[in-house]
Amino acid sequence: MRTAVLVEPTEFELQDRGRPTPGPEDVLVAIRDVGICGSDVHYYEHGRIGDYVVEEPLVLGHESAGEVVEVGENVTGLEPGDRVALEPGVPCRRCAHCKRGEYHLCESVEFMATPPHDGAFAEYVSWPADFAYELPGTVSTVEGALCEPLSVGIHAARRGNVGTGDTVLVTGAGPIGLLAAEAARAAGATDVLITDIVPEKLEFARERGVDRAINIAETDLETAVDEYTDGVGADVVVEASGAEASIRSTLDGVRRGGTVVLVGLSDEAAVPLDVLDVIDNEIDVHGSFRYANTYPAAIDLLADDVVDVEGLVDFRSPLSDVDDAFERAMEPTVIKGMISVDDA
Ligand SMILES: NC(=O)C1=CN([C@@H]2O[C@H](COP(=O)(O)OP(=O)(O)OC[C@H]3O[C@@H](n4cnc5c(N)ncnc54)[C@H](O)[C@@H]3O)[C@@H](O)[C@H]2O)C=CC1
Ligand SMILES: CC(=O)[C@H](N)C(=O)O
Repeated sequence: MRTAVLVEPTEFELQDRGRPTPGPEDVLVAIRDVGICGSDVHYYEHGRIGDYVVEEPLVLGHESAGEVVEVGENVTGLEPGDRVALEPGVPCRRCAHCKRGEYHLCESVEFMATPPHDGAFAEYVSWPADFAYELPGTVSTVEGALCEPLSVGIHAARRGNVGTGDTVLVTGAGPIGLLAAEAARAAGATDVLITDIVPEKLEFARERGVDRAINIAETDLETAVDEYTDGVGADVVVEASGAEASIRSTLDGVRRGGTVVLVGLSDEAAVPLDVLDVIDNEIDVHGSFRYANTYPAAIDLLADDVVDVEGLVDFRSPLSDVDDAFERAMEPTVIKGMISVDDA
């Protein structure tokens, strides 16, 4: 099967690899669509993300969906011909975190396209059937693949306990910020504000329906949020840029007694936050890492047309053009590039 393998930073090789054989609990999936995530681009450019280092050739891509072509002998509920979204992180299912339902925190999770685990830029992937979610007829495999970043947004909204009537400020209008904003809206937020420093991103966010798009390169965050909220501040701030300045400024946007959800991964592990501000104003600061139990909700939001993920897609490239696709994905105004594996 054709497989795009990152052999060196900025160098993919199209290899012919053996088609995997599904184990008794697995499904063999003919991959149709795979999103290019910022983390894929980071591995492509730098060969590492923090402590995760690409030491052996690695197959990237963890936002994927396709068609079941074979099922293991113990699999029930899925059959050849079903279209599925693949949840990329498979936990041990036995540890305390798994038992509590927070399986994304499992220390033994094997996550696609995170060294040493291969991802989905390949014609076939064998995957545990309980992490393959059937897509209804109205949900495309492009949408199925983008259940992954949508899940990050849903989890962030859940971590912020976003509720009906809330005002939510999202910082950073990349795919994660946009989908966090839309997940917040779906959770009941009536006012959604977003920041960025790239005018095209802000214009796009406006077109997708945010109530206020703030260019933080030109406008003071606290003034803009105060103006919108009559000096109260946002109930929930979801930080989705990873920029240090933005992480620090979350406390300027949140109301007293509100919640800050940190999603964006800073290049620096230590970012100063004013803890006296956190204490005095009783701010809840929550980390948000990947997601658990979100795929069914993501699929429902797509099936009910509550969230439009296809509108985020700037281009779709065949697997054979993976190098070019990654170069395009690095352009600052691009939101989402996709690889169409079956178009190669
Ligand atoms: N915690 C988690 O589970 C996950 C975290 N991430 C992280 O979330 C962040 C967002 O991911 P993507 O949307 O894919 O990244 P992205 O790079 O496409 O988007 C980030 C956006 O933030 C904007 N930005 C930069 N500086 C800013 C500032 N000072 N204020 C406001 N906006 C600013 C950029 O212009 C860009 O539009 C990244 O740091 C990524 O690593 C991504 C997936 C999962
Ligand atoms: C942090 C990322 O961007 C990636 N999606 C991951 O979950 O590892």
